[in-house]
Amino acid sequence: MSSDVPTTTSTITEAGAAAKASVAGVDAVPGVSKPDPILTVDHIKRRFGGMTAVDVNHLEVQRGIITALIGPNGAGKTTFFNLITGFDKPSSAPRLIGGPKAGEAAKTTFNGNDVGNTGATKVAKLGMVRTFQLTKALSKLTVIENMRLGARDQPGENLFVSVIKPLWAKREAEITAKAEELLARFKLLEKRDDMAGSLSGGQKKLLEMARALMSDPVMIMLDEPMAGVNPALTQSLLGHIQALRDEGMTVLFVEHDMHMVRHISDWVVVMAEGKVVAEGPSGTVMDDPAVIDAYLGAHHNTDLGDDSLLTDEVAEELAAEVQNEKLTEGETTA
Ligand SMILES: Nc1ncnc2c1ncn2[C@@H]1O[C@H](COP(=O)(O)OP(=O)(O)OP(=O)(O)O)[C@@H](O)[C@H]1O
Repeated sequence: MSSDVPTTTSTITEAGAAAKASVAGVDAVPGVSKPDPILTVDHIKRRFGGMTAVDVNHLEVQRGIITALIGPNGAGKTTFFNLITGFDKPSSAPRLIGGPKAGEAAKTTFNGNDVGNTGATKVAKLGMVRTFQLTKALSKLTVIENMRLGARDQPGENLFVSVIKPLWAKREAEITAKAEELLARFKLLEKRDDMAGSLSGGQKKLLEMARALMSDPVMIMLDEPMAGVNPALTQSLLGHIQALRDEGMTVLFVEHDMHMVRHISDWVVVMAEGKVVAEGPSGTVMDDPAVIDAYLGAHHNTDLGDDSLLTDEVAEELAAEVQNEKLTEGETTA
């Protein structure tokens, strides 16, 4: 597949500028109210044994923009994604009527719907779809078969439609046409009949994104879209994500690639130890000394996407740490 470098990453569209403007006056404070939130999360907690993986008091995601969710390894980002997309349930107990107050009840509202107790399939039907850190393309199915699985209202889902051939055939043709259109957009049409397992890591990420779009979501959640993607496809992926925002979709993504976060995010939310510790426009948040400390402290090999942060002093400290680690490793392996 040839690398495709769209221009959307370098030129901000009118829609992109409007999206950025929608959060321009919002304070960079954790849990701050947004002018038009599509997703609101309250008192969401998830414990694994004695460990609290997620403890978010309040978070709003603004409609129509690209929001990045960042934080060191183990900060709770994927668990938080699982909770809001219905793949996991919060540990926070609901408050019993007339009973003792068991802490504040967890509440997740998506596009006006309370989705706190909604399973993943229903959440997807309401318009919030996600991709996974490790791609879930079914390797023994072809690319087009994977795409068809992403469609809503498939003939097989409805017994009445599925037994009446003309109705079934029409819907089937519509699904295939839509799948082919999306495959063409993601430069995967020539792979239509190949097994998904034969695609490269980057192509699998593109397939997953294309499949998510089969159900016409209003919000797409991407878990580490850049992981395993080779540099030739990076620009293409960035362009596709910005294009989704420019078409009016809300994008929330988890990512460790800080250059990507800086490059395409309209807003950045930082998690550490399960909590939202900072949020704001990427420049403001990622240059915040507390955020840099959280990263450099817990995750000092992370590049925050701005080489100017690597002062001589920081570089020397890191070199000394690396040297110490090498010495310790040498001692333990000797
Ligand atoms: N199913 C589970 N059982 C036990 N502990 C879990 C489970 N899932 C996550 N955890 C723990 O919860 C914490 C948060 O994990 P999570 O994967 O959400 O972090 P993350 O920010 O997504 O990390 P990464 O950036 O490395 O993917 C970690 O300490 C992790 O070990």
